[in-house]
Amino acid sequence: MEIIHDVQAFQQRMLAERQQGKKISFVPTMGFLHQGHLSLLEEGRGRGDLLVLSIFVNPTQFGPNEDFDSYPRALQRDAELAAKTGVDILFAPEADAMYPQGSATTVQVTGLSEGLCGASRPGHFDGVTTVVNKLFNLVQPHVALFGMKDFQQLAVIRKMVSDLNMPITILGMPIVREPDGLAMSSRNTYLSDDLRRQGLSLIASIRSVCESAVAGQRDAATLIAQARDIISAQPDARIDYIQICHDETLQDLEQVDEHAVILLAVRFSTTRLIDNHYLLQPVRA
Ligand SMILES: Nc1ncnc2c1ncn2[C@@H]1O[C@H](COP(=O)(O)OP(=O)(O)OP(=O)(O)O)[C@@H](O)[C@H]1O
Ligand SMILES: CC(C)(CO)[C@@H](O)C(=O)[O-]
Ligand code: BAL
Repeated sequence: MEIIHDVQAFQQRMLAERQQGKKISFVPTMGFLHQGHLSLLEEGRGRGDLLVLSIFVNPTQFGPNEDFDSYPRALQRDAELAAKTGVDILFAPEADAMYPQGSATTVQVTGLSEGLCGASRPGHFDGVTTVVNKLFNLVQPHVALFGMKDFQQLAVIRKMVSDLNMPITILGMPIVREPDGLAMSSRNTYLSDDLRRQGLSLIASIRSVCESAVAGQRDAATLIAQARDIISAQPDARIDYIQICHDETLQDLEQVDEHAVILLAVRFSTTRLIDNHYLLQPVRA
């Protein structure tokens, strides 16, 4: 596996690979790799001839009071895991090379990026779509893989790709969970044992509302109240949002149907966890 830090060198290398007719799979991440990331890489490996991973903690998607400085970073360990998983090229640029002085262009997906996490993290998705657009231009992948854990991010990226006629197939991959059901996330490392236990209320509430929905309760407000009760019982939980939305439009639904997804964001002390699930699909965790 080759590690490239320099933006221009990386772009030249990717152009050369494409000219050789390689089919390119791309997985963008912020690093501190876990099995969720590796599942994207494993799928990507089978989808192309060249597997490219980016690790870049993108400053423009963090708010001024968010965790950019403390975000976990472990490039050496990540590189070892990536190499074992079959990554061909790891791109790990510096922030000032990605955003040289004078950078003035952003990409914004209106509508879809405004509710849910967009409402509690103003500007977050503009940072995501801008950096993903830049990465897509550098890599020019055939296929790019994203996790469904970041459900709104996936919807926003699909919309950007469609609206801007990008010739890229976007694959959304299932959420990988710890054995006890907690969705894997780099930010889980912030949690004390006690907060981690409290964090399990996300999957507990998902299980409970999915059971009710499958048993016939289709009223979204009732199901949201049920989830809220389970999570609010945790002493350190501060609910950011619990919503039941249509999977493509992300509009709130009043009645549950096969498009209905429950989306949750909850702070446990300073750590913000997100999770989601299709209400009428079985919970495997
Ligand atoms: N548990 C998971 N299962 C499947 N995909 C995941 C999981 N966690 C993250 N991903 C995906 O990996 C990609 C990179 O995500 P990122 O590097 O932000 O990791 P993360 O663990 O989600 O970190 P964070 O704690 O910042 O949310 C995204 O497409 C994200 O959806
Ligand atoms: C897509 C992404 C790599 C853009 O920085 C990030 O938002 C992430 O890791 O999900
Ligand atoms: N996984 C999404 C990146 C973020 O929370 O900033």
